[in-house]
Amino acid sequence: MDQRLLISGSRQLTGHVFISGSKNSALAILAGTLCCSSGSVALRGVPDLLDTRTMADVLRSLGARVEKDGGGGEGNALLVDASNVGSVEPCAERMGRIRAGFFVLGPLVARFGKAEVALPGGCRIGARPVDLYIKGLEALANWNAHSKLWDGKFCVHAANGKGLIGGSFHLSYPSVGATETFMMAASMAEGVSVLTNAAMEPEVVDLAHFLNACGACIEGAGTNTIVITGRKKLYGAEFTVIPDRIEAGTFMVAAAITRSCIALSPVIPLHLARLSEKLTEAGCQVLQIASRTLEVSSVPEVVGDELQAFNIKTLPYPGFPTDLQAQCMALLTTCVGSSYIEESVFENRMHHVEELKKLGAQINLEGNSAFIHGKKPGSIALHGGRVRAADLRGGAALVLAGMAASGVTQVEGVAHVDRGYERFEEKLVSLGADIRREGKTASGRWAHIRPDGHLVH
Ligand SMILES: CC(=O)N[C@H]1[C@@H](OP(=O)(O)OP(=O)(O)OC[C@H]2O[C@@H](n3ccc(=O)[nH]c3=O)[C@H](O)[C@@H]2O)O[C@H](CO)[C@@H](O)[C@@H]1O
Ligand SMILES: C=C(OP(=O)(O)O)C(=O)O
Repeated sequence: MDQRLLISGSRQLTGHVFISGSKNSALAILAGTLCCSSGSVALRGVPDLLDTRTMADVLRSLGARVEKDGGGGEGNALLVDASNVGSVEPCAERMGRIRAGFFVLGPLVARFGKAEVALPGGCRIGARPVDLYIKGLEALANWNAHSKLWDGKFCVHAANGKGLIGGSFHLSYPSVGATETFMMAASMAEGVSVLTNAAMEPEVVDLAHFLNACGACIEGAGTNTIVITGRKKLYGAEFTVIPDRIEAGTFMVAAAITRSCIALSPVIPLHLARLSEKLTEAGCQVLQIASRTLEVSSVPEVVGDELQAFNIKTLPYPGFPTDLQAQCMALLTTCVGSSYIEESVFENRMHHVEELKKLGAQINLEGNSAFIHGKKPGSIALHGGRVRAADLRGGAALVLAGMAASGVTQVEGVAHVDRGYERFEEKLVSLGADIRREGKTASGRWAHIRPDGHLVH
């Protein structure tokens, strides 16, 4: 059903928000459960999202058992038993909905010697090729590698349909997905593998911790060189996913853009260092008030009447995250002064620019650089309007912009936002935002949708 969010802007937020487990970590770890040929994985802190549900379906299509785990613990818990997986060809339709579906390739090839995996979906923010995933796997199947793209599927066969042999591979770009794929595959390859120029994102480290808990031997995750000593067999374990730094960052920007003060937990402050620096540069106060709690204040009485513009260049971790670029652009439209954002990770991640302009933002786009002309002191930068999300973070940015705008903003294409934020508007409403979800009925009318998902006619 087509859904939209109606946001009445200019409300201040207050209180505390619970940060869910990391989407990108959970997705990679769910793929990693395929490495476990015996025992079950009890995974805590899995955010309940369209993407994690789709990933669970991908695993089921291979023969894994994935159930909600009533065992308690933090957040949502899943029990995954991949010991009976027999198929090496996941459901192509589900694969086409998410990027992370392709992460199953590594574990399948390592465990079964072959896999036939449809090309992935995910946000349309660039060409997003998978060449580095494939080359990495080929380096592990070094004496008789065989991979080809056929009928929309990647078919990868290790030597004689058997397992992989350890090898070295240098990534020409520190791709997160290619690093995770190599790590999973090498965990079950014979001998030692070395990956250089590896991605250093916290989600890569979390996946390594998970695989090690399952019996793998991975050293160096979080640096640019990862050394993996292959093991014959990995087994189930208990694991808790790290907090979602991008969800946390989005709420930090929500506090900034609405000139509010909110607390967030659990978070790992180090994962949010670049954003904290930028918000501080703008004039906000970012305080660590407990080991896993941050407080962000942008209240005028505390930090002054106006926030100041700042510049951003997105980079692989520990640089500024591309997944917070759009949200920061929304914020910059409400700051005083001019700023620019250079998107260096994805070549087509500026769809939100045209939509922000519909709300009154003044932005000039030149290729992958956006020049933002901030507001005049004392004025309200944005006004309500009708906009459409084209991708996940761009959608979140439009919601944030709507919260800062005068009047009512309609954000359509909410399914993109639901892919990556657990109970997004419910959490914002609990902080004081005025947001209502509507769905299009069979007769074409918009009707209110309650948090339990029911339409109110
Ligand atoms: C599910 C998941 O974890 N998604 C995250 C992951 O995406 P994902 O793993 O897709 O991101 P990558 O790090 O692989 O992509 C970065 C750049 O490398 C390029 N590239 C990648 C692979 C490849 O084989 N060839 C190639 O050229 C991409 O086109 C892109 O320009 O990391 C991104 C960068 O932090 C985040 O924005 C995404 O939220
Ligand atoms: C780009 C993102 O996700 P995906 O890689 O799953 O498309 C994201 O989370 O911002």
